[in-house]
Amino acid sequence: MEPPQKSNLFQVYLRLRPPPAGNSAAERFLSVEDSPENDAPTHITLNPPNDRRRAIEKFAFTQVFEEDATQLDLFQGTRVLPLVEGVLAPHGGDGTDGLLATLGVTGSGKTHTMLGSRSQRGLTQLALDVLFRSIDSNIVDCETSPLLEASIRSSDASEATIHSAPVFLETVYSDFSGPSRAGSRAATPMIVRPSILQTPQLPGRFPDSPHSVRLVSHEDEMSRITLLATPPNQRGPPVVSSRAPVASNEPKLAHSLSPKKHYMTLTSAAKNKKTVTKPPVKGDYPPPPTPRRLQRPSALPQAPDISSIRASCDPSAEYAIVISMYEVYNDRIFDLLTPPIKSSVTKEYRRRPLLFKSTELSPDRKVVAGLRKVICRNITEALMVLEAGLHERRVAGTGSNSVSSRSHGFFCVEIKKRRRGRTNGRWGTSTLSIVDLAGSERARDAKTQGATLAEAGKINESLMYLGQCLQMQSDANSTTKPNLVPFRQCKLTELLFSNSFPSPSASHSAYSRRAPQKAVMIVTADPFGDFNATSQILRYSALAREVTVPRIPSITSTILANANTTMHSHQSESSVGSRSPTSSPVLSHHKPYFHPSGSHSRTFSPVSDTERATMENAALEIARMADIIDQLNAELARESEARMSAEAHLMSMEDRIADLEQEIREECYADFEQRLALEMGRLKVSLSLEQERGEEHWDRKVEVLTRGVGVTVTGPSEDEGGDGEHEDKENILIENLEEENERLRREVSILKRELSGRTPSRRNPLQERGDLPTLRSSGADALGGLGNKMESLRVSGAGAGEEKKVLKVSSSGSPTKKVRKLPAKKWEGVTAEDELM
Ligand SMILES: Nc1ncnc2c1ncn2[C@@H]1O[C@H](COP(=O)(O)OP(=O)(O)OP(=O)(O)O)[C@@H](O)[C@H]1O
Repeated sequence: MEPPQKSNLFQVYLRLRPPPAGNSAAERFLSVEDSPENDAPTHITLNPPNDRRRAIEKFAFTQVFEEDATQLDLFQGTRVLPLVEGVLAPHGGDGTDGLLATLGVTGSGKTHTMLGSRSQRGLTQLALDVLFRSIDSNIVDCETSPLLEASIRSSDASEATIHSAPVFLETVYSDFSGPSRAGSRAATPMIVRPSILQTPQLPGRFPDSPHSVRLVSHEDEMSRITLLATPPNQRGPPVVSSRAPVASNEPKLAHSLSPKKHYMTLTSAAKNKKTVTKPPVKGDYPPPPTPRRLQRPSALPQAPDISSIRASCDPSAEYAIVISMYEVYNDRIFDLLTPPIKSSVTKEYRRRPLLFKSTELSPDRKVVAGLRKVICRNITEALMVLEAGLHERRVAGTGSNSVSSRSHGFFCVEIKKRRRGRTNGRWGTSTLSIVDLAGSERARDAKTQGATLAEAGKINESLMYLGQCLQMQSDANSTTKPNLVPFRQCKLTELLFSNSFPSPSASHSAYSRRAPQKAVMIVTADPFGDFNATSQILRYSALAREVTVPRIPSITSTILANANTTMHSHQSESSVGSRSPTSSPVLSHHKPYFHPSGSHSRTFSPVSDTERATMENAALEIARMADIIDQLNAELARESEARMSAEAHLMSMEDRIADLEQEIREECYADFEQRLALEMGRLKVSLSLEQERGEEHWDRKVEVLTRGVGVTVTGPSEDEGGDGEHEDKENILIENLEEENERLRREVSILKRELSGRTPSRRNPLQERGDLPTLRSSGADALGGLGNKMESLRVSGAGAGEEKKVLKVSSSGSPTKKVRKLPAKKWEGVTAEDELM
């Protein structure tokens, strides 16, 4: 099985990591095959642990690095140098973009390979080292000429904000002293970070809650590491954060230090490892850390030494190095060099996602628009920029890795190049991108939940799309079909592959002349780790794959062994022919099947030719079926993975829905409260108004009554006897009036009786009565006068406010009941008030 070269996409290398401490009990499922003639190994075999029925798979890579491979072996073996030379374009013209990426299961050593450990540099630092040393005499210094910086800015096509390193670093490091320290390198291969002792309670940080996800378990473990990483004589007093307590148990720390600690635990990125709650309701990611100034690392690792290695550069050119960093988190791009901004609404620190798009200056090619970029003059500046970006990158502790990358990290080194001495010349740009992909993981093993589980879902999803792209490319090597890599399915694959192919619309532009990027993929694997996750990654990343069927019944093996030669041709035809309709792209490099090498031989009595043929057919059929079963198993494994990532996605969606629901509930509640308060206010106002009106109304009534009965009412402020006196007077008055009324009635009835007893002619003597002044000679007049008299005497006992009904005797003598209102002047106010009531 020859490893085919994946055109345009990647050279694929495999690096095996040494077993983690304490994992000695695990069974090794991966073995490296010896290569002929002592060449570097290129093949590995996966033996499913504890399951002899599963197929044995064999994978081919450009090269396999075993557990004892050093960082230098990787640097040299993966051919990073040609990548650097590609971007420098030593023979003139524009450079070729380079991409160096790592892929692997979580905890398999991707970050270790890319960023190194506390004593060993990673490929990133080594690439930067060789790059800066190679252009040492050709690099421009923007500090000497502001025009240089301006020309670099104007040539940038990505709408970026470009700073010189001193300006940028001044804003990031509290103790940065700019040019005086630039270029200096500390001697000790350790990173000493006193500030790591801080456990800052950052503003905007979520408080611990019962639902919180413990991202990293031991805060003070980092302190232990720092303290031990620092020689005792260099250990200063711990830096006390104004906001947080200090890990104070320094003397107890030494014996509990885990010897295997990742470089990242010593970087400021590790300081982000805090207890973080579920993602905030208004976003699908947890808040980034609050911006704060970092402590400048006092020492950086120097090993391995590559001072003898140099890349060729173009002597007639001048170069500028511009660095940017971003991460792809939940399928969105976030700048790692732009500090998060505090939202005026939520009071949280957030980063704005950036777009991957075509711009005015880059119509044919998509670029990440709006990044902050830093012009670096030397490796120290570049490493400090890298450190600042790593500080912002999201990492978390999971069950699989105590410092697990939760995003795909992109570190981009743009090499700007133009002819020397041409101050107005155009800067050509080629980019070396170094990508530390987040690791695929199984929720069960990683013991992730909440936000971290949701992240895992997104990580697995993007890696699945990456796998599809790699697979398509792999298939393209073995078929004549057009090479359609579905790289636009997610941000990660778009960013990784959009430079791999010339853009169709760019056929006439300058970009069409650019060579497709050169790419190196380093797949990392733990031979003692998670078999299923590892085999899945290997399946889609390997350059070729071969599957051997599991051991078949010994009788068949014997027959196969006997009839090996004759069967071979049949077998190929039969198995290939029968498998083709069902075979998946993954199996495109399959051999039909392997003959089991370790089968037991048995002796059988001679059989007839027909029986032999039947047995052969049966054996072939069995082998074919076994092959199909194997395919189905592989398919099942893939589907299970896809289901798991879909489930993780679903869970993250459910989380979001729950958060949204909570948010909506809270909004409704707040709205309701507001309205209620408003209504209550209104009600109070109208009540007090009513009360006032009522009081006014009764005041007026009393006033009217007072006026009506001719009594002066004393105000409520007067002495308590005021009311009683008033009532007494009123009662006396009424009694008097009633008595008078009664008397008059009696008189009237006497007079009536008298009158009725007389003849009309004798009624005159009534005129003689002096107390009836209105009586005249005419009977009608007399009656009218009497009526008037009666009317004037009739007083209603019902009180002063009532209307008085008066009997009026008409001139015809028939009394008609009429309602008469008292003069308007007197009753106006009362009527109006009555209506109001
Ligand atoms: N080749 C190696 N030699 C020594 N230690 C290693 C090697 N590879 C990995 N490790 C150690 O294993 C641990 C996990 O490695 P690392 O963080 O690089 O994994 P990763 O693949 O980046 O994980 P994730 O995807 O979760 O970020 C670290 O402590 C690291 O130091």
